[in-house]
Amino acid sequence: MATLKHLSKSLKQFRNFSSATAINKSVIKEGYKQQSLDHNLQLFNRGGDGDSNPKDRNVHWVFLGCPGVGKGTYAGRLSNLLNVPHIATGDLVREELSSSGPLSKQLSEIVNQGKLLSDDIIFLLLSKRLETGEGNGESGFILDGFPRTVRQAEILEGVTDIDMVINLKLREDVILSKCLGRRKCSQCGGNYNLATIDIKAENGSPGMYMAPLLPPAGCESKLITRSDDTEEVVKERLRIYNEMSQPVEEFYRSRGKLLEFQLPGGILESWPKLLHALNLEDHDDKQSAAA
Ligand SMILES: Nc1ncnc2c1ncn2[C@@H]1O[C@H](COP(=O)(O)OP(=O)(O)O)[C@@H](O)[C@H]1O
Repeated sequence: MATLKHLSKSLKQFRNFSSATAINKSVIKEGYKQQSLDHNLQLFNRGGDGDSNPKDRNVHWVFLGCPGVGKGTYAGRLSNLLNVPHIATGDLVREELSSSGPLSKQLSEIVNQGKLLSDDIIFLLLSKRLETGEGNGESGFILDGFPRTVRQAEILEGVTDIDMVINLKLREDVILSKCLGRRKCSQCGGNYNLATIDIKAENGSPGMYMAPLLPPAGCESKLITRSDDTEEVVKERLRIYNEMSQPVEEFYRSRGKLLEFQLPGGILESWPKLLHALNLEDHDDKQSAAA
């Protein structure tokens, strides 16, 4: 079977590259359930409903884009619309950090410097998430924050068929303000953004307006800022994105899977245009009518 062939090939690649990092050793030492990589990666296949024909199964989509571009917002909305899980590795990492489990101290040092975690850790967190989802009968996925390096993309490509990769783009001068404006309600988990972007059209370049996404009154006093959303760390994450993640765009572009989407403004303006680009307008109408 093609899938198994791909799986074993990717395992070989992964093992050749993989080294027993200090973190990996500590994971094992602390008694984390160390899954075999075969098992971890097979979970991706099962996310495909056991059928590799995209027409007969739920979507296998990936969101790419700089930190703060809005991957989580749009991936979350599409996940509700299409009824497939939105799996964000950044959220998995933050859950691990807040669990104060054995990994959290080492992970927080790396995350708070804006650096990437090792593939071993990311695969471990992903496999736990996929396993829970499998138990809940989930199928398909919209990935956000993964893959983030060409190597992660190669491994993913080896184990499952990705149908489409949506590359969200936003003017660079807006990205930093948006990252610094991000807030989360510590109680309900809602994501908000306090930044107002209002750029006037100038010298032929269009203006841009993005309204803040303000929290409801009940959440106002409970807002928290991600510890890695400081100006210094955001700049480092952007640098790492350009170095490590931008080549992932080319990886998918060369395979004809990349859909570039330039965000024209805030959610109200961008969402219908994104649905149009994805050919999903009817889907949204039906969903609204049914609501
Ligand atoms: N696929 C991944 N590979 C390595 N590290 C990751 C990955 N996904 C998330 N992380 C870690 O979690 C942090 C937060 O991720 P995320 O919320 O996706 O950030 P961003 O807002 O920069 O897109 C990253 O800076 C990195 O340390």
